Amino acid sequence: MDLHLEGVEINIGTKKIVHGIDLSVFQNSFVALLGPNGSGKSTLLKAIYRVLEPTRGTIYLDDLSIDQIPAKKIAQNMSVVSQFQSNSFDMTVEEVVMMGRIPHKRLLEKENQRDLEIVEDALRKTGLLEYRERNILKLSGGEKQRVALARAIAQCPSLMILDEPSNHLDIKYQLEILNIIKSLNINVLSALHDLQLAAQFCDYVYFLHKGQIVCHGKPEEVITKEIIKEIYEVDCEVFRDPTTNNLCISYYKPINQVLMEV
Ligand SMILES: Nc1ncnc2c1ncn2[C@@H]1O[C@H](COP(=O)(O)OP(=O)(O)OP(=O)(O)O)[C@@H](O)[C@H]1O
Repeated sequence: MDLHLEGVEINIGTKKIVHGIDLSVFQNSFVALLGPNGSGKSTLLKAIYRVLEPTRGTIYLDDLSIDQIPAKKIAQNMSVVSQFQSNSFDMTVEEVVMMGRIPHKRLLEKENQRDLEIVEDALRKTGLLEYRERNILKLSGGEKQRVALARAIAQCPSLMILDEPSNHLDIKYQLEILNIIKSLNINVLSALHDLQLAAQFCDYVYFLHKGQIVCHGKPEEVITKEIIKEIYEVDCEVFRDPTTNNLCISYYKPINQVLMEV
């Protein structure tokens, strides 16, 4: 399922949070939404997963405006990993991941062999097989994050929306999770903070600043020292690591910190 946003504006109260957003995710690409704290990333994602309603503009899933599509059909195609998962149920990991199958079931229909296999596969992909009987309430933040991703994978979506999927994870799991997301080979839109990881895993990136898209393109085209300086007000060098060939960012100390030390 492709995602297209045309002229999306979102006001909260009288405050304009995002405006004039045109954005597309198609051809099974992994697209990053980048930008500083408070730039509007979560707000925009919330409109896509229908927690907020845009004040203006249209969100299309394939060729249909999202408000013309039944909720169940959206849930069969789009899964969401939001920043603050409300995994506060007294359930096992496996039960939570099985919830990802609900959109594909009729009311009160029991899980079948295929559901069990899909859940097993999602648990395996996220390194959670050993956790399947564990109570969700007793997991660490990073483990809960992986459960949320496993549930989203079990939903078998063709479009995944993620808000900082790796923010609680150590570097090994950050790399693994981003690798898993990429290998799903579906359309993905993810808010990310780590520019280097975005460059490493994403096909395309959008930079959001003060509620507007200021530039977009392939990571190597737009993750530049000039753009980082303009958007984040931080000096850095951007270069290719000769061994890994990854785009790397080396940040200078903030100017005020240097002054404090003088
Ligand atoms: N319910 C709300 N009421 C008022 N202001 C809000 C509300 N939700 C978000 N905002 C404001 O909208 C702006 C964008 O917030 P948002 O959470 O979308 O940013 P973000 O880019 O996701 O930030 P972060 O990287 O810190 O998660 C912020 O200034 C925030 O304070």
